[in-house]
Amino acid sequence: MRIGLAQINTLVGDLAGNRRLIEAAYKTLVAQGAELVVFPELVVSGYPPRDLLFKRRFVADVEVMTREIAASIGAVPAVIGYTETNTTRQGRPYFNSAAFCQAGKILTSGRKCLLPTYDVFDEDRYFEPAASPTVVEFGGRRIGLTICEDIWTHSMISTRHLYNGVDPVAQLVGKCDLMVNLSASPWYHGKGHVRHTLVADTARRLGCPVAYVNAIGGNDELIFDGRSLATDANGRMLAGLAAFRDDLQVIELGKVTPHSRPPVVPNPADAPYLHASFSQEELADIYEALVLGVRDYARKTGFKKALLGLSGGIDSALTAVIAAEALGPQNVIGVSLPSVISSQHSRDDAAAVAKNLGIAYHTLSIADVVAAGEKTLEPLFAGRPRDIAEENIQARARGLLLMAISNKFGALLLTTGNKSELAVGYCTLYGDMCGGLAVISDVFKTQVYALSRWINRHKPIIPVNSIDKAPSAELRPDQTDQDSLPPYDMLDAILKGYVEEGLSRADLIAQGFDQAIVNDIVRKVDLNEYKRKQAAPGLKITPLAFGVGRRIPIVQKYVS
Ligand SMILES: Nc1ncnc2c1ncn2[C@@H]1O[C@H](COP(=O)(O)OP(=O)(O)OC[C@H]2O[C@@H]([n+]3cccc(C(=O)O)c3)[C@H](O)[C@@H]2O)[C@@H](O)[C@H]1O
Ligand SMILES: Nc1ncnc2c1ncn2[C@@H]1O[C@H](COP(=O)(O)OP(=O)(O)OP(=O)(O)O)[C@@H](O)[C@H]1O
Ligand SMILES: NC(=O)CC[C@H](N)C(=O)O
Repeated sequence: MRIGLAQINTLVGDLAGNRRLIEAAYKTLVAQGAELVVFPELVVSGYPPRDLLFKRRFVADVEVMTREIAASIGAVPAVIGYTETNTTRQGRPYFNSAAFCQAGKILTSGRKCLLPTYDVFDEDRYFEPAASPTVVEFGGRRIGLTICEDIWTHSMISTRHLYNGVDPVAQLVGKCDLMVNLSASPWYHGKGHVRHTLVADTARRLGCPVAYVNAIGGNDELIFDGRSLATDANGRMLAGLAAFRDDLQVIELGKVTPHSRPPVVPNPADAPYLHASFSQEELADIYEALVLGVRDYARKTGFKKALLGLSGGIDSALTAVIAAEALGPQNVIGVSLPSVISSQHSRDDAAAVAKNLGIAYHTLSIADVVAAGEKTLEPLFAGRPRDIAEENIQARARGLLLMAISNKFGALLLTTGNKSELAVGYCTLYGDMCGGLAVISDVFKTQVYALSRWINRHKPIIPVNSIDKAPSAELRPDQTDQDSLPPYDMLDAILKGYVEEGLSRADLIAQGFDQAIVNDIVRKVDLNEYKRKQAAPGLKITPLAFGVGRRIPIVQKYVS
């Protein structure tokens, strides 16, 4: 049997646009000989629709659109993910469904059994789970329909305990000759390998081939990498679709086709998210993910241009490289905003990265704005020592000017803060935190270095000086980040344990970290929740990013 895998990039809520993509992909795959075409999860609405589902007409509109799409489906069936009203009047109002369409109609709908409700997923908020997966008979084969989480019961990241032992794959054993899985599985570093293993295990458990079709594209903070795949009954990979781009492929079950790019296999012996363990392929993956995240955020929200402040430091340089790749250098504006404190080498490094990338570059001194601010405040501040208030006026003057440029030219302001800074609040509210999208807010500082060196592997796009010099906010003379923070490799290791793994202070101290440093970092992380709640949404590249997947109260007193 030849299966068409339709790995397409939908836009949440753009029902008419998504319909065009679905119909075009169907036509192409049928023309290429597909005998069954499979689309990703919730492809009609885009994933995740979140509280659009609570708009009174949303699901009804999706259902109408799904029927219209079904009307365009011919003799070759298509399996299409959509939202369906739960007409039983029991439980949640909707189902997360897969429509099996043929000859102009929805013949049957399979419904998702396991509803992920952890990290960035909230499906239990909207959907009613099905008791078991649906099996459809077609072409002499029994096809098991499953939706994303339905196959995540025996994974390395086991979620079995969440579902009281319900296992849709076990329910399908002996009942299907082919299983299809419609997915919207957002990427994070290392996940491609997990999925591959999961699909292969599922095929072996069922003793039949599996076709796994994943979404691709950026939606808010989530980046879907695609990498759809098919395996034979022994879990042997038959084909793999492209990573981080649309792809349509017809796969002959039983015949191995060369895959575009197999998932990266992380080295489990290393701490997986810290730079020491990153292979070149892993860095390439992170880079491509961030480029896709920026490109799709801008494209889908209607921005052609982006801008950012170029300080001469490594964070803004890396962000500029990603933006130039995502939007084209002609669509990126770099602005140097020196104060009286800014060093000459910082200005030179900012100019150099702009020149290397071929982006527009402007220099605007903030001296007058800062002086005007300080003069205005003088009567109120009289007799008080200069402190963080004056330092932050500089960061805020930059935010003010950058947002004015954003308004004037319709360019999206990108923030440049990394995960380490955001974790400990080493950033100025309404200053360098101004902006619409946080490009590297899920990238630890040590990873910023690793990515920058990787970018420079062929030629030095990021000035070597930006990489080698001691990081500094340059808000007071001779300031360096390490005046207030421990060395970044230590900071990142503590943050990974505390933020991503949920470890306590005692756990971290038992791992050998200095007690005073652990206490200081943990205190800062907790204290700065208020800043993160006001931060721009950030692209997710780790299993636990700040934002929708980590909901810590601001007002709380728990000491771990
Ligand atoms: N719980 C809470 N809920 C809501 N708001 C709260 C709050 N606690 C304080 N605040 C507010 O927040 C203010 C303090 O925050 P904020 O004004 O940002 O100032 P703050 O965090 O005190 O200072 C910014 C820090 O970031 C460093 N920095 C700045 C810029 C760039 C970089 C870099 O290298 O990237 C580093 C800078 O050197 C300094 O150490 C308070 O004055 C108060 O208004
Ligand atoms: N002189 C400057 N000109 C333009 N933008 C600046 C300047 N200083 C700071 N910024 C903006 O504010 C952000 C915070 O930078 P800052 O230098 O304070 O700390 P950083 O985290 O070390 O960042 P970077 O590595 O980019 O310097 C920068 O990434 C940049 O976007
Ligand atoms: N849409 C989903 O069901 C996603 C959940 C799944 N565990 C994944 O990340 O791939």
